[in-house]
Amino acid sequence: MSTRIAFLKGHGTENDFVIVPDPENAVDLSPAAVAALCDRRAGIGGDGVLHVVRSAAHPEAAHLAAEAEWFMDYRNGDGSVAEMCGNGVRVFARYLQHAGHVTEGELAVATRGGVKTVRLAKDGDVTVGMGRAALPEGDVTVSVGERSWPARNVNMGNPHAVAFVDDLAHAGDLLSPPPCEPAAAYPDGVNVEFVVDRGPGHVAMRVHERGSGETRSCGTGACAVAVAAARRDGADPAVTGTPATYTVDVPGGTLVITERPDGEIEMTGPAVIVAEGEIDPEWLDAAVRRRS
Ligand SMILES: N[C@@H](CCC[C@H](N)C(=O)O)C(=O)O
Repeated sequence: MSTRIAFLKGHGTENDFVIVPDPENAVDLSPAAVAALCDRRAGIGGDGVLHVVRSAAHPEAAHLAAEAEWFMDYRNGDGSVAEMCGNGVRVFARYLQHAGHVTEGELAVATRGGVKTVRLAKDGDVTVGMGRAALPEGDVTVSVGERSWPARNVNMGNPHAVAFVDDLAHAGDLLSPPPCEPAAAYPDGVNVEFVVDRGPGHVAMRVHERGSGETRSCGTGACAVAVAAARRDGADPAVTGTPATYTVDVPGGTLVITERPDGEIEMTGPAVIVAEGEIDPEWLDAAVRRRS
């Protein structure tokens, strides 16, 4: 009988993940295996997988091993690879704390989007240094049915289109990716955020995530929204010299985002481990075969 694979389940503002601790990178996490694990009816269920690997043991992160012991090998629920996951990196850090690999304080985590610094307390919310946003030039349009909106192209390591709308219901059922034009602006696909104002420095959003569909939250998306809102509100910290803070309500909770005058963005929000167990290798083999 093959070895059972450990897993945990966790979430950050209800963006939920199957966590697979695999320090030596020994588990074959094919796209079909990831999709099987994330299946909400036939698998464990999740928006994505947090594969926890020592940087030194992963070909994509070995060059970062001196800076960050651990690599967040993030996968979307459909099995595709993404550069970064803002809610995921908080949950990843919470798992390292839960497993006794780290204690409170600052922790560097390697991601495909670079090394991120996480501040962990004993419990409570987790803060992540998300780096700087890039704002590619050019007009982008997002549409849903007959409606369309101008959108801001924001890259947080991964691509986002942020559209300010009058009513979040106008995003519809979000069962399929909302078209973004021009397609050339997003050669690798895009995460789309729909945003309404709630008050000064306070917005609410829904998101359709590349590779996962509509989720209850997206951390990189909330950062992209805060950056787009600050530019729209004339509160660009690089211009005003003052940090801009936005409270971003998502269907699964609330994130607080601050952009500093040097462009560095910090995100604070919850990170929760809810369960742990073992994956039956025979079930996983069969599920992978069915998907291949
Ligand atoms: N939910 C994540 C983002 C996950 C990756 C995204 N779907 C992509 O493909 O870029 C977050 O919290 O940032």
